[in-house]
Amino acid sequence: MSRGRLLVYLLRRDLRVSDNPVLHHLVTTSDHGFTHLLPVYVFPANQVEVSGFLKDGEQSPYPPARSQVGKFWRCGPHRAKFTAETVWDMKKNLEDLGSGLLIRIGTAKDVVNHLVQEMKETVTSVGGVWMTEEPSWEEAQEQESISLLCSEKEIEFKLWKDEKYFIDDRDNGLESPEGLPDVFTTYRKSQEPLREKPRKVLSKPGESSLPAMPQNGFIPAQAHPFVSPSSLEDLQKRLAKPLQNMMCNPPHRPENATDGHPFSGGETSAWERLRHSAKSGALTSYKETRNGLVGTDYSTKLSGYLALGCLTARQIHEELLKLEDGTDEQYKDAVGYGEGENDGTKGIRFELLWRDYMRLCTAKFGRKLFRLSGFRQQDGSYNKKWKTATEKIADPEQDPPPSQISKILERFQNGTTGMGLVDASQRELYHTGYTSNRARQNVASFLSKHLQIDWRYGAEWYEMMLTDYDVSSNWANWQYVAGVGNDPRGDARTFNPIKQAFDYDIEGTFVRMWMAELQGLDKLENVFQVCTTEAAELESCGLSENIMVTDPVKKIEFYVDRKPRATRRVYNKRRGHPRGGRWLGNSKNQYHSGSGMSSEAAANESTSTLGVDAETRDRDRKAREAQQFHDTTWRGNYTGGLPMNMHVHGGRGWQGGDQSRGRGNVGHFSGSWRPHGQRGGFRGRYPFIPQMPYAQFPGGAQ
Ligand SMILES: Cc1cc2nc3c(=O)[nH]c(=O)nc-3n(C[C@H](O)[C@H](O)[C@H](O)COP(=O)(O)OP(=O)(O)OC[C@H]3O[C@@H](n4cnc5c(N)ncnc54)[C@H](O)[C@@H]3O)c2cc1C
Repeated sequence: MSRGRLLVYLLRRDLRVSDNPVLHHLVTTSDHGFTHLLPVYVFPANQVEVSGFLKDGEQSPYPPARSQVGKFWRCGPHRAKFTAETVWDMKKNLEDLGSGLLIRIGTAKDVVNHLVQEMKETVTSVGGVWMTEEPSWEEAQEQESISLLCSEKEIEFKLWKDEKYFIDDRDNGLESPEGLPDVFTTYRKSQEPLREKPRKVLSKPGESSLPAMPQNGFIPAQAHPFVSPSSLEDLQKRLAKPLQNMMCNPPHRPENATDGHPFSGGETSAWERLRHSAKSGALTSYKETRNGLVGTDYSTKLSGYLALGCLTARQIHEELLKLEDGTDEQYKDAVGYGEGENDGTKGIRFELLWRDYMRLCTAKFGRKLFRLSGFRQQDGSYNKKWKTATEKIADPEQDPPPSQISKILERFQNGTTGMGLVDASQRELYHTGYTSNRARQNVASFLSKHLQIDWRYGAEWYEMMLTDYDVSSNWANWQYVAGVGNDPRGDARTFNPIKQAFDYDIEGTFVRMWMAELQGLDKLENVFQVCTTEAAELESCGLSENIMVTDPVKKIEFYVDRKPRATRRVYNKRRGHPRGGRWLGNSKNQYHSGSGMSSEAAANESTSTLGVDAETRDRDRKAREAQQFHDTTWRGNYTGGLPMNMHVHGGRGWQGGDQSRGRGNVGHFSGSWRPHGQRGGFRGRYPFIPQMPYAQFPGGAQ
């Protein structure tokens, strides 16, 4: 009997059968030289805790999969479940094509080594290993180790470009990652028009078109001391086992709290989600809704699928084209069908480019992605003192000391800091594995800028908790918000979480939904910062002894002003209101107004394109702020028709002066508040989130 030549395809973040360059190559090329194909997925022991797969009484040969700074589990329960679903869906999809998927536990290198050894004497020995490239440090190390192993064993190794990004590396004009501009806007402009750039997707392999799987009897069993999962339920149970009791005081889940990300993992669900978003009109209204906090449809919720490669950015682009060009009947009832590119679809392309950009940053900066000093200060002059919970690296003068920071971090995680928007987001994250982009920005800013705590605790916390964790998007966004990454304003941009709550949680629905204990509070300012509540109300709501009241982690003073209309108009301009102002009067820049971190950055950067120099901008800003601070201020209730203003003071002793004073955190909104005693009061036109259609969100704020 002639011997077969087996190709091992190691899957990592390319868990899809369509638009897959490796599978596509195998079915469209006849001279690849392999008689058999064995697709393999390895749950990597350094990133996912695998002790749940140990045989009874056995010890794991691998150290626990804990993070470096905070020692958290690297993959928490939500992503573990989502990944299990994704892998199982991939297995089924491959089986439907007449192939299959081998699921293994360990490291990719150990698994390949074991396969090569055990199959050496069989009729199908391993002749090659293929995998797709990832730019991040650990993944690149893994690639390197497999490549070396293959060369030792004298078998073929091939690293494929995974074509899952929006603009293919072959088309972005960069000769090497080093050529990537350090400002996103510069990169974006070099790639426009974005609609023209993505390549066509690759077709899905037909049934029985892939090289055959080796017969079952020839595939070696899972190596000792682990067992391989027998079903999806078994897989989920084993992944979840070590993650029990991961937090000492987990937040309680309120009965009425809805899940903004109730989706299962896998390519099949990814397509259901994408098609639903196109049919429901959510892609067309994306620009207006993307800063939402409650519901499933304010943003695409495709990030988890993109992170595991269940879907490619160019597949999303292709569905956008069908919607815009009116070429797919299934979308014929959707708003915007056949009407060309609109603000929503344009906005999605813009965000997909941000995702590409962060991946390119990873390729450019390598391990600096995980460094406290970030991408900045490459000359080694970085000397900012971050607060840490680790005694041996803390500055002897650190105030508060590491033991206190440890307690603050615990409260940051379980959502009891007393800062409503931040706490609600953390509780949502804990219970659902998702929180919106707007909330993420505030959480990251609060930890890194207001508390000045080592931002990597936050990035690692997100790595554990997020379903959609993606190494580049997570760490580069944390760097950006912490002021050590590619935000041109660096340390100068600080989010005021109370103003942000007033801006984006207009009726307090989000915070009240996740913070059950605050549901009885009348005024929004108290919901957003409970320690500001009057003693009698605290007493009646049973909150007098609550730690968020007795010992808030941070106190931000908050004022309400009477404002003349003129000031409000100036503020509209400052935020890039589409109708006006020289700051963003250019229609090309209108998408950027007030939407998300990435867009905010663009809004800032775009000012320079309109010829407003830094000095003029600074003078304008100071003038606006001076006027605002001279107006009558008072703290307390909103009593009808009041534009609002606020500023920030250094709170408790140790925080000292707050960086956010006068840094773009002042603002106004117009409208009328319901009389006292009626909750949730803002009604009326809101200047920079035009007609946010909460009512449209299924499961959204009522
Ligand atoms: C501190 C922080 C940590 C983050 N961590 C992650 C992470 O681990 N994984 C992740 O995918 N995103 C991360 N983001 C970016 C962003 O918050 C999420 O991509 C987005 O909230 C996912 O929801 P969505 O799919 O509905 O996004 P949509 O608003 O529908 O956007 C469409 C897609 O564009 C991409 N995108 C949108 N915003 C960004 C952005 N700011 N940066 C990069 N890509 C973006 C995502 O792939 C997203 O799926 C982080 C942002 C911050 C501020």
